[in-house]
Amino acid sequence: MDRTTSDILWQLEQVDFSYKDQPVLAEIDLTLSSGKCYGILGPNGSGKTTLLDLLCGLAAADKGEIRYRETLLKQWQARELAQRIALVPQDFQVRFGFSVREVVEMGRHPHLGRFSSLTEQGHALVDAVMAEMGVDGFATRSVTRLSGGEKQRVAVARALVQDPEVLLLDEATSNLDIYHSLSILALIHRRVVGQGLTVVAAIHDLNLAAYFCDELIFLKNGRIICQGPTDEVLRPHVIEEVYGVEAQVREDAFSACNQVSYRLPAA
Ligand SMILES: Nc1ncnc2c1ncn2[C@@H]1O[C@H](COP(=O)(O)OP(=O)(O)OP(=O)(O)O)[C@@H](O)[C@H]1O
Repeated sequence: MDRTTSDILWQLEQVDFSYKDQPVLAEIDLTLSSGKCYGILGPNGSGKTTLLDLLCGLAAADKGEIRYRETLLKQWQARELAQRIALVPQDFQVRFGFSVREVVEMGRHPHLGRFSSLTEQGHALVDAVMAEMGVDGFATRSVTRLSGGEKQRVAVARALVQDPEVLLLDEATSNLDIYHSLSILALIHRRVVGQGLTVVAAIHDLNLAAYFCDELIFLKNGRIICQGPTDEVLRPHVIEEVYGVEAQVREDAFSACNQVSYRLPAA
């Protein structure tokens, strides 16, 4: 189906990015549409986090253009972007001993005036999201005293409370047990289908990506190797090229999606 212009959120054209003199991303051409879940995959250091940083304006391209809703990203006000785009970072750190509830409430900041506090509606949203994420049971605990997985659930809750049109997830389920990974991804996916949320998720687990993502973008050494609908691009030869492992992809009736198995190539 042809996408209308209004469905398109990001357009990246020939984007390059370097840290000082170290090139990290090169010649990135990408169009991302609303109401879909995209997975960004690739080996360690291939540029996934950097690409997410570029999408939300935390980093600026050295070359090329990034447009969000047809306007150059650099022309957007930071606050306007924060009202639309929420990032769950790979390494969620809160320096001070804020309580879990206080941290989740921070997600409302982009929507509040300078000296205004949370409305009744805002409090209700915080309550609902904390219950959905299963973090309501430790609302008054300091975030510094949570396990890695509990902290990740708080980070996702804070992002959802932001009520964004886009959720950027940077390995946001890497510390979660299987039940919490699947249930949180399913909950997010319901928002993609039901409310038109757009998700861009850097993800290492190919099977979770197969389960969760409509489209995949494979990066290697800062370049896009392959992109397209998950069922079309999650193929053994792509996995072998990107990761250097041998792979098999098969339909799995039990999980109702494709599943990947892999092994090191014979020596
Ligand atoms: N702040 C920084 N300063 C300098 N180099 C950086 C910085 N952050 C990342 N890099 C380098 O940029 C490259 C891409 O890093 P990035 O974090 O985007 O990769 P990634 O694909 O997300 O990796 P991983 O799967 O390990 O999380 C790496 O070589 C990394 O060492």
